[in-house]
Amino acid sequence: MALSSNLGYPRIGSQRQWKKAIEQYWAGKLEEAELHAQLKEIRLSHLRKQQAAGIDLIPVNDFSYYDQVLDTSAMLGIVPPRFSYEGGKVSTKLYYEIARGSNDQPASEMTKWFNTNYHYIVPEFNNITPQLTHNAPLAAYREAKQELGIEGKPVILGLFSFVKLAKGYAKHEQGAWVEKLLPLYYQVLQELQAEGVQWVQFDEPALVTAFSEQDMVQVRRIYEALAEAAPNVKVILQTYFESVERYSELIHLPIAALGLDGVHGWQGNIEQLLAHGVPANKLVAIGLVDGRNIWRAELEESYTKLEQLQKLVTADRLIIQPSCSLLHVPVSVQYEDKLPQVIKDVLAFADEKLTEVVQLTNKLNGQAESWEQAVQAGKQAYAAFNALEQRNYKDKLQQSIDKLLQQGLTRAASFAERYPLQVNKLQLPLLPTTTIGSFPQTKEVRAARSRWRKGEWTSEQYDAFVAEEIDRWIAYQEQLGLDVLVHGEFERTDMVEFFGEKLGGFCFTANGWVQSYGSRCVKPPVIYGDVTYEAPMTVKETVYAQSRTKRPVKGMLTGPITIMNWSFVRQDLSRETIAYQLAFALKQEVEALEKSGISIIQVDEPAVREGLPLKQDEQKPYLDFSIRAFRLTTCGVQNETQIHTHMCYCDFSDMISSIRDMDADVISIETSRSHGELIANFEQQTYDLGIGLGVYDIHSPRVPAVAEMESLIERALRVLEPGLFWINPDCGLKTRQEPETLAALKNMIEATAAVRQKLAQAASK
Ligand SMILES: CN1c2c(nc(N)[nH]c2=O)NC[C@@H]1CNc1ccc(C(=O)N[C@@H](CCC(=O)N[C@@H](CCC(=O)N[C@@H](CCC(=O)O)C(=O)O)C(=O)O)C(=O)O)cc1
Ligand SMILES: N[C@@H](CCS)C(=O)O
Ligand SMILES: [Zn+2]
Repeated sequence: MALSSNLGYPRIGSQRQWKKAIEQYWAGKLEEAELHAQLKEIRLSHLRKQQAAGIDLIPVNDFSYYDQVLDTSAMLGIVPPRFSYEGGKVSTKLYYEIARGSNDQPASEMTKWFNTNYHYIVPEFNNITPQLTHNAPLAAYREAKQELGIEGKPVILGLFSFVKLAKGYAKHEQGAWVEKLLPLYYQVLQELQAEGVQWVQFDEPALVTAFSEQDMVQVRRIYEALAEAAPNVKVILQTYFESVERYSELIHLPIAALGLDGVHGWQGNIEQLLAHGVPANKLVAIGLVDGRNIWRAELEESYTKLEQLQKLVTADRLIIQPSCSLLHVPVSVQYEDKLPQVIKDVLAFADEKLTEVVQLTNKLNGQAESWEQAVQAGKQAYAAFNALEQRNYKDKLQQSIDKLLQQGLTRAASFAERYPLQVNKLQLPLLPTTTIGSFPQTKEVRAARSRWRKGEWTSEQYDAFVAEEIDRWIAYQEQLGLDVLVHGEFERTDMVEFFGEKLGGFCFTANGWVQSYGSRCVKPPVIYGDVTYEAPMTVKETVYAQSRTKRPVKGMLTGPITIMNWSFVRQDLSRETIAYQLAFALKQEVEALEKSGISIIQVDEPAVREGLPLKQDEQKPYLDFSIRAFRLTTCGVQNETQIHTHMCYCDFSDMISSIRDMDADVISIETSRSHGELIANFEQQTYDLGIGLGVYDIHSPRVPAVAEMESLIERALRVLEPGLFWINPDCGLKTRQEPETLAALKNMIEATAAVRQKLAQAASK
């Protein structure tokens, strides 16, 4: 019999109970014991749901208090030495300090989990002697068994991927780190075997990215040692997000099953399976239900894949599962009561995806009673959905887009010619100071929006509230002495959701939350149809803010690639086509802002790097169309209009030249959480456009000292041209509280003044 399995369940809870409990604990409103009790209840309810859905292999240890990579570091005693820690189990307080910073110590770096909008906490290996602090998978297994009688499948971040994701060691030390940590993994697995655990899932997503012969030696070493540690445990070596590299070698490791993504990378995986076969003693765990998108599975299509696989592996050697952890999709469609039925009928979130996994498994096992009905229902749903008018504007839109693409997408003048014109028009000083766009989305701001949405406030009341917030923050910015101001984004729920709500072709879930980092969640909009520009989206608030000050106010838009990458997108058009549709709509907004007298327009593209395909041969085409989409959005403005962009929380070192090709007059990039590592890249490659490297981490409540920022600025000015350098925080300030925001900005301005003075002194010598 084939088995059904799940790789991980969303931890946030159907009503974001998880987020709320954790944030209450942080705010000192929930005792630690109560936090543990509430999170345990959430965890158990998720196990019950998966049991009720009929999943055979239910994951345990996929739950987390913040992030699964941080959990692994905590289990292995990898605590940065700047925090006080004397060994043993990492306390809840310390765990959160590593993630969020303490009063006097910066947090660990946070970066994107492969090509997703989920952020993990980067393990820091410098000066660490690892130790097994507790066996977390064992505790999770025991809990599921004792409380619910569930024979869970512990999920463990594989040692190879864990080391690859960490920092604080030289490349040649990678093998030594594998050796240092292997005994701890060995012990974890031995203890699981002693407990009678049958299946263990080792997540090794790094195996879908290119890895060397030397890496393969380490992978072999790890899985041979683990097989020796626990010969009775059936190890699933799990990959996802793309087709696996070196299938022919991995399949011969001493593992029970190889887990492959059967959606993203199906082609690459099936080609390797066909070319190399599957040894008779191995199982294939195949991810046929898309864990990265929210569309209902087309069951017959997925089943065709199973038929192909059955030519290589008998059904009893197949495990059917989602393509990756369901962490990346919302919990359940059942809470969506506002969506048009025709759209709701083609959606599947985590719970519905589990049903699809079970339907496919049952069909394979010859238990097909409800199969035909499910297939027919799906076909009818898609037929109605495809007939929607908004899904059928694409040809007309493409004609307009093609015309623009053929025009070449270049600004009227080169950067060297237009930048002095802009500086002159805007009267900018040396090292202009600015922020990234958002100011604190306080409880009051959220509550105001909630009242308006519920109809308790009229639109006039809500608009007046937003205007007051803009007034207050324009005044603060003037008092602080910032050079380029922003309106603060108070009217926006989220930088992507807000635009989606105003463009045609999008629809919105009421409760489709997905974890982005820590307790922060996003509600990705759904691009279900062709994207159309309906009316100005940001002009009212931007023009209002500009009317309150003589200093320039930057217009603030989210770029086409970021809107696309942070939305759930339709599957019948290429991402390139969707990106151009978005760019074409945003171009109209850029022009509306410019016509209204706004002289600086920022088009944020923080998600460009995150969306970079994991396979090298797909990267250039992606970057090419991303650059074209950005230029399509921005290239039509006057020479005097300054275009900014912003990027954050990714490693941009490998795409500096693509960033250059976007031809934005100024880019602000997050740098400080990685302690200035990006700066070093500019020693190797020049950047000759305007640039601001973030001078302080905005994800921590900690207020950085003037001297700290001064030294970051000076470090940057050793490699970047002062005449092109801007001063700004790492990212938007929406997640911060007001007092710390004002205090940090005050210090940033003081640091800038000090550096300006030193530059002036140096120039006068
Ligand atoms: C900049 N980043 C972003 C990413 N992705 C995005 N889609 N958006 C981003 O800004 N990725 C990379 C980075 C870092 N990631 C994030 C992700 C999420 C947040 C964040 O602050 N999230 C908020 C939720 C934001 C939101 O939509 N808020 C709604 C209110 C929703 C709500 O909770 N309502 C309450 C009622 C309100 C009340 O009465 O008080 C409820 O329903 O119970 C809004 O503003 O209207 C979060 O809190 O998780 C930041 C960076
Ligand atoms: N303008 C946005 C960018 C975040 S990446 C903000 O300031 O929040
Ligand atoms: Zn940002």
